[in-house]
Amino acid sequence: MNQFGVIVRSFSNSAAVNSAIKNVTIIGGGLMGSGIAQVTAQAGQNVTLVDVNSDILAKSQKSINNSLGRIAKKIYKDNPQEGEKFAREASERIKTATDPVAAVKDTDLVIEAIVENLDVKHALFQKLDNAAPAHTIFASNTSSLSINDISSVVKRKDRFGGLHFFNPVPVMRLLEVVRGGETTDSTFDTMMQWGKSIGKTCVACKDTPGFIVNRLLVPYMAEALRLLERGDASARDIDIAMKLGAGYPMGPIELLDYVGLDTTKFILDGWNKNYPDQPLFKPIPILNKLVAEGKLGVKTGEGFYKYDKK
Ligand SMILES: CCCCCCCC(=O)CC(=O)SCCNC(=O)CCNC(=O)[C@H](O)C(C)(C)COP(=O)(O)OP(=O)(O)OC[C@H]1O[C@@H](n2cnc3c(N)ncnc32)[C@H](O)[C@@H]1OP(=O)(O)O
Ligand SMILES: NC(=O)C1=CN([C@@H]2O[C@H](COP(=O)(O)OP(=O)(O)OC[C@H]3O[C@@H](n4cnc5c(N)ncnc54)[C@H](O)[C@@H]3O)[C@@H](O)[C@H]2O)C=CC1
Repeated sequence: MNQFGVIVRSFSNSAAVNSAIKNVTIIGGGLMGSGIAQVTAQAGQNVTLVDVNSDILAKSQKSINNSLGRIAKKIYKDNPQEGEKFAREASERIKTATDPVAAVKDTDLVIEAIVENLDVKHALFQKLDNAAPAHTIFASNTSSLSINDISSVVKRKDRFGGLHFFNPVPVMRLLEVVRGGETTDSTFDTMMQWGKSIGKTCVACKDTPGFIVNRLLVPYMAEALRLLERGDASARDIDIAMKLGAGYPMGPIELLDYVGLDTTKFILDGWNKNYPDQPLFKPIPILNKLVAEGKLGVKTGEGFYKYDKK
């Protein structure tokens, strides 16, 4: 099925599922937070998108509006006026804010999509726990950290879980719904229902490192970097090989640039610290060098490849 089919189907599904969640606060307006805000607003829910300053939020809004435009063009290809209305209304449902504490005062669900660093996530959730209403569910979009470790600083461990999205969020259909050690059935069911309400196909997973997808994807991508580092094949040939030989839509090196090399490094460093005997997660000099140079992939215009600045 082409992407057109995927998008139409996920959008029409979302209209059919009612969710107890009406107001959603998303913390972090980067690659993932912007996409999560967009798909939530497309499903008719009110969104507050929080980041550290208004310049970043302006960039988030720009990327959301671009993406909404692409989707509207496809869903309403024979009715551009309806398409414009769809994009405008979804965009208007997203408010932005720089104070996370004020932003969670009247929200049903908080989704954290900030930097992949446990201390930074702890500092945020600690602040939010006292400020959010009692019924509010907290979720993290972490790629690699343990949900139990993240939730260890809050009192509402029963109302805490993982909602792990995939990049690009408006296109990728999967949502991993992660149950922490103390997540109640009611919280888990609400998270599952909510995922369906925004048109995603949900899979359930325990709080195991990397959940399902990244447990398999991270070792594969790390091995691709080692292949490159040893000089066994060029980046371009590794990518061509996996696209044409394994049917992947992107090769591993271009996918690393797409995910962000800083996020990749955070993931690998975290797992190396937790699993020091696992050779797969040892530091990868070629990756660390690019990150040190600020070459973080598509988002900065250069990573393993060069990109046109947006
Ligand atoms: C070592 C540690 C590392 C671990 C990292 C962990 C990270 C995580 O925690 C989990 C992750 O997210 S892993 C990443 C998962 N994502 C993927 O694997 C993406 C693979 N790439 C693709 O699917 C396509 O290349 C893709 C869909 C991206 C683009 O498709 P194409 O290559 O065919 O390019 P286009 O022709 O530009 O796009 C295809 C259709 O999609 C639409 N589209 C793309 N981006 C969009 C966006 N942001 N918003 C709205 N629409 C979008 C595009 O319009 C086009 O639509 P059609 O014209 O209908 O085909
Ligand atoms: N990049 C990817 O493909 C995926 C990433 N993730 C996870 O999503 C999370 C975010 O990743 P990306 O969106 O890629 O990162 P990003 O670097 O694009 O965006 C992170 C945003 O969070 C903001 N931020 C940092 N600290 C903050 C705070 N205390 N309060 C408010 N905002 C803050 C930053 O200013 C930035 O705009 C990470 O946990 C990552 O592991 C999950 C799935 C896929």
